[in-house]
Amino acid sequence: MSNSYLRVVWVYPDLLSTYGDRGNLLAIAHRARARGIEVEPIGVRSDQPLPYQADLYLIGGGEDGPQAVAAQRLVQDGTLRQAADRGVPVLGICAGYQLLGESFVASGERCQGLGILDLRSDRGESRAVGEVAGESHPNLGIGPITGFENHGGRTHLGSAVQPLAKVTHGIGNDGQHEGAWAGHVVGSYMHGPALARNPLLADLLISWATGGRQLQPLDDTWPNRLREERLSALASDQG
Ligand SMILES: NC(=O)CC[C@H](N)C(=O)O
Repeated sequence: MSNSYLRVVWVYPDLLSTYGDRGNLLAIAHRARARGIEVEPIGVRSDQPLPYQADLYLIGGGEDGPQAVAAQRLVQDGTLRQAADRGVPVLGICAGYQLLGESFVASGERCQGLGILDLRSDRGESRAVGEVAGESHPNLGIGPITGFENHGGRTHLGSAVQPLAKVTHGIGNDGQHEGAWAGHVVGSYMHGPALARNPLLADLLISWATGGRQLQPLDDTWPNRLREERLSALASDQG
């Protein structure tokens, strides 16, 4: 890792990339380059080994079948677990979030996860589909979160992780909390894509990936308009 050059791995786009999750890679690249940080995006298909030398790993969502295959290959590959243990930042969305945990249920079977985050997922009684919003954990400094969710899983957090947010709209993990984080690893049910709708979360990952570099603020007029529009639509729904 150099402070002004980021190798960003987009994990298994052939299996895990739903609802515009690749936008997370674009948001990271855009926001890093705007700070003079060069970005090398590296898409790694599921039949290739994950590179060990990387500064950030991004994982998207997926349907149950591809999710189970992706988890099996990532467990066998071993690199992601080692990278997370070394403090390399990881963002997992939806299926990519569930597989960072100890285990999850896909197509009726309990599957082994990577055990990077202390959590387990099972199935809910109904599918969670629609907007999700919440008050993020105060230590993260990323403001209210906003996203779109579409999942059948429910996630139960252990004591070694913190929730990413307290849910104000939608379901997230269980109707109370959304997502989880520990160290430099973040998991969330937010599609949208998450980092376009939550630019301060993108900046947090860039800052972690560059060894704590201070990032100058960007002109976020357009992302903020999107956020305001999405969050106020929810407020008027509830009113
Ligand atoms: N959108 C997703 O990634 C879905 C994840 C998982 N297959 C579930 O339904 O819970």
